[in-house]
Amino acid sequence: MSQLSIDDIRVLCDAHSKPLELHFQYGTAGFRTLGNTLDSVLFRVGILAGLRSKRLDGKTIGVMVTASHNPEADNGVKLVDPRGEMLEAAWETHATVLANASTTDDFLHALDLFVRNVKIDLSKPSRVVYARDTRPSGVALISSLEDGLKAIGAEARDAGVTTTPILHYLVKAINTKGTKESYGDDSEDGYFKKLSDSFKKLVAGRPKITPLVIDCANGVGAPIAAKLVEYLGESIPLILENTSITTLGALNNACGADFVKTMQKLPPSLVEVLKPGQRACSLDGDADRLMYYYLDDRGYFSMLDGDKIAALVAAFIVDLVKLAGLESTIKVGVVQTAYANGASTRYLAKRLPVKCVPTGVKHLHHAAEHYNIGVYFEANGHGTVLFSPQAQETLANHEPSTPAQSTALNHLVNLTHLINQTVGDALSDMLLVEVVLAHKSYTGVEWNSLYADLPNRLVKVVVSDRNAFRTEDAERRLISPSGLQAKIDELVRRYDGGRSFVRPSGTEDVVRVYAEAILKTQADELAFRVAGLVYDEAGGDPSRRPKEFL
Ligand SMILES: CC(=O)N[C@H]1[C@@H](OP(=O)(O)O)O[C@H](CO)[C@@H](O)[C@@H]1O
Ligand SMILES: [Mg+2]
Repeated sequence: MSQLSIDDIRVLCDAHSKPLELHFQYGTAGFRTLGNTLDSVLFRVGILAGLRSKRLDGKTIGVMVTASHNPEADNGVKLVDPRGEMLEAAWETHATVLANASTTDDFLHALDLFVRNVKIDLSKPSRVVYARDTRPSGVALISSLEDGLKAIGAEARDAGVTTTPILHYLVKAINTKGTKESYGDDSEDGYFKKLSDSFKKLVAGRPKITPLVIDCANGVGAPIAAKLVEYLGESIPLILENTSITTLGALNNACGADFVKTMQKLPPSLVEVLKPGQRACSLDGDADRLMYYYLDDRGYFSMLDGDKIAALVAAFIVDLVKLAGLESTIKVGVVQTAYANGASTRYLAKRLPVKCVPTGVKHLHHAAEHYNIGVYFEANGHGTVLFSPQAQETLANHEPSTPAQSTALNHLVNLTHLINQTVGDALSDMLLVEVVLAHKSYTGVEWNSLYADLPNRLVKVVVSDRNAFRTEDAERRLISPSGLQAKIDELVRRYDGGRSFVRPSGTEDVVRVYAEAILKTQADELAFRVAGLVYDEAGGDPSRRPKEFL
């Protein structure tokens, strides 16, 4: 650690001591817990981000401070790799080790070991760009992060209060600046221009788009969507709701994408706003998830989740590829998880290859990279579309032989600009959905009727040790506790169209049970029977057995 002043790090580290009783883990969503416990973690993440940049020859690394759809009191932090992607898996472990060193001495020792093991050349430059969502705890956490960046001597750029997908965009734009792969201007303005210009081109000549209501979850999506509105001008009328970012306790409270997906109902704040026949969508607290819905003519609520978005978008792209005459060179595929509704998988599998991977965006993202165009969405509304470098080159160089081919080709090129390919982006995905609806002249009703969702139920089971539950086949089957999968299979066989699987959550201390069946009552019954099995098998206390478990 010779090039750095250990004494400087020591002094700053002392000022950000770790609470002894707490254990931190860099999980699926980075570090995430109560915001007021994360001071030491943020300081150390600052150092880690600086080191990651040095390890990658001074490429810019991103740091996002957010707890997404979680309650307002939570906060979190995750790192973004140079191409705008999530942190390399091996470094998640390094992050966990460094975050848990008990004292300043332990931390400095762990740091020294780490630098030597990973072979980091400390003389290399180090660049980091960071941002936060609107959570009140974010202000102090950013200042802890800045101390970490200062301690490691990183060149730091503050991207302010912005969405997670914009931070990912910035990282990629900064690292590709001045190259032929330039992703766009490295500013919010560059992002808005890129999205709005391609959107306007894609909807040019289409009938006027009807107003869309956006539930901003009282989070960072609100100010960012307000800026986007300015750039979009008259191309699409947007009505922003739940924009109270300074009202304490309002964030994600009875609103937002997670509320809509879990409650399967309209946020109460929209009851007076949404009119029968009108479309609306909800963002989550950092605007990387999107849920659509509408009220039909009789005022009944219908939800269009990530699976419905995948179906809409994938079918549209497949058609464009055919129309452009590129069917044999560009292969489109879809990636889902076991939580995808069975009806969506059936719909998609008739049209294109579909792969199922374990839960968590990084698994979906990596699998989607194996297609020329890979569409991925989690049922909860997080997803995007990836165009491989080869596909982008084909689109750029292909000579269309008819005007129709030329139009389709142009649309595909514009989609590569409209879609934030670094990560799921609620606002970019929203514009993508609006493009497809405009091209197909679909209302929510027609979109919803692409296929009918199978009734389903998700249940949490609290067990003493969720690590006792291990899975295979993209989490669709249990390998331990031994014998349990056979019992689940036996139950599932008794239900028409039945499907159920059990897996430990990666973000909560619970085991999740998912079930679907032809009828809602049957899906519920199957889920509660499997939950009962899981509870008993895990040695749950009979006197505390939830009464709905069968
Ligand atoms: C059933 C479900 O919605 N699971 C979510 C949830 O993961 P769990 O591992 O199931 O806790 O949080 C993840 C991170 O946000 C998200 O990727 C995933 O889809
Ligand atoms: Mg989110």
